[in-house]
Amino acid sequence: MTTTHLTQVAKHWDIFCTVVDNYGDIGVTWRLAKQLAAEYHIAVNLWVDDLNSFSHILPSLNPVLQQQIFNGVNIFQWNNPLDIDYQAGEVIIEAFACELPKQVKYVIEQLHQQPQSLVPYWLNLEYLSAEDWVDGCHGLPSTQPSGVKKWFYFPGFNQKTGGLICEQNLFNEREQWQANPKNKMGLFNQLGLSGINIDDSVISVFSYETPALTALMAQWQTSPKPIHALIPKGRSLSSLASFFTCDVSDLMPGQQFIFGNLTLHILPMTDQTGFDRLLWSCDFNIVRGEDSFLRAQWAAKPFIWHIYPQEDDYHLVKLEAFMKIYCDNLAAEISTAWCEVNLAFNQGDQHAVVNYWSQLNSVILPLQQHAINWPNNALNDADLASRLVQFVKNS
Ligand SMILES: Cc1cn([C@H]2C[C@H](O)[C@@H](COP(=O)(O)OP(=O)(O)O[C@H]3O[C@@H](C)[C@H](O)[C@@H](O)[C@H]3O)O2)c(=O)[nH]c1=O
Repeated sequence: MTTTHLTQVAKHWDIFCTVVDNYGDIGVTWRLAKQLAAEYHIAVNLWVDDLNSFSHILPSLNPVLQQQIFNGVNIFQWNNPLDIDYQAGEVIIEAFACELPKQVKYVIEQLHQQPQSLVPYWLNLEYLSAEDWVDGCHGLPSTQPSGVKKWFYFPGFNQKTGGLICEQNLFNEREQWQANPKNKMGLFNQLGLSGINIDDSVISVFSYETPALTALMAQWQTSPKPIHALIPKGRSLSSLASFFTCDVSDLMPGQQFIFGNLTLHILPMTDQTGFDRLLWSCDFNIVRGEDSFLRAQWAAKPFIWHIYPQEDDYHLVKLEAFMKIYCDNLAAEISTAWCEVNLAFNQGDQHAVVNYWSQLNSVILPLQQHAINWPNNALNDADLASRLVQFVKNS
């Protein structure tokens, strides 16, 4: 990007996000927007088509406002057509191939046609995958019928990709948090969770529906050590209907249910900072999708990844690709137990998940050590936001 470019367009970046379902698309774009604003002092406009969903992970957001500012990010309700005149900035990020509004495309095309005028840098932020082909596709341009170039930005786990979202001070904050058990006990208290002793096993559960979860819960009841499963209202609980006498939709945060040595707590949803701290505070996390999957890795705790299901079981290919890199330097018995428990959970195989959970318990100490070592290996030389800023600068 040349100096002339900078003088001719507004300096802000726009990020457009449609909420397909769940919280992952908005979860990822919100993390990125916050980090660009906080660490790079970029004026970010985040356009979101469903503020109601967004408010689940940002409870102080007002879903009826057209515009509001949080964490230095300008959050806009994205209606089609846009409610306000669109002014292009330096960069436009369309998240996960969402279709940009017509007005935005029109402005880009107009700028492209004017001689001497500079066009915003247009990127499509893709989903995270550990598959090999990502290396070859990251950073490729696609020329649109208008002649404008759109660039593909692929997050990923090695230096040839766009990197992983991770705030600069995150690992320090997490280490400090985990160094003092009072932090986790204080958080549990703050979340309205009672009866958890400092040495009890605490497992957070944020998955999709799967019979594997039902089987694990049944197994945890017979654990020799007390286990607490912390579960927010939502899709995981739909798999656990048989555990309750009431409808799962009537469950309320703060309620707890005791089954043998397992206590099941209904968790309130919090903002992303609260969610991160929850993952840091548990002994084991069951996570899903894209963002909680990454945050479980940054928590430096063992986890199961319930990957977002795709057509023709393509998600299993993505799962295998990640398991391969995560287990690269692990001893065979740890790797087998961890991969098989993940596979069984994703395939809803009740027998296998229970069997491999037991095996996982017998290798939990080296697995914990691996979880501590992993974040720095995965991050490589730089996080996604810093690579993205560099990518734009070099273009
Ligand atoms: C439970 C909880 C979650 N969260 C946040 C963490 C994450 O940012 C977000 C959850 O996002 P994910 O973990 O990615 O899972 P998800 O299932 O909600 O999102 C999915 O959406 C699909 C449309 C995508 O294709 C998937 O790849 C995936 O991103 O919710 C909170 O902030 N507070 C909470 O209390």
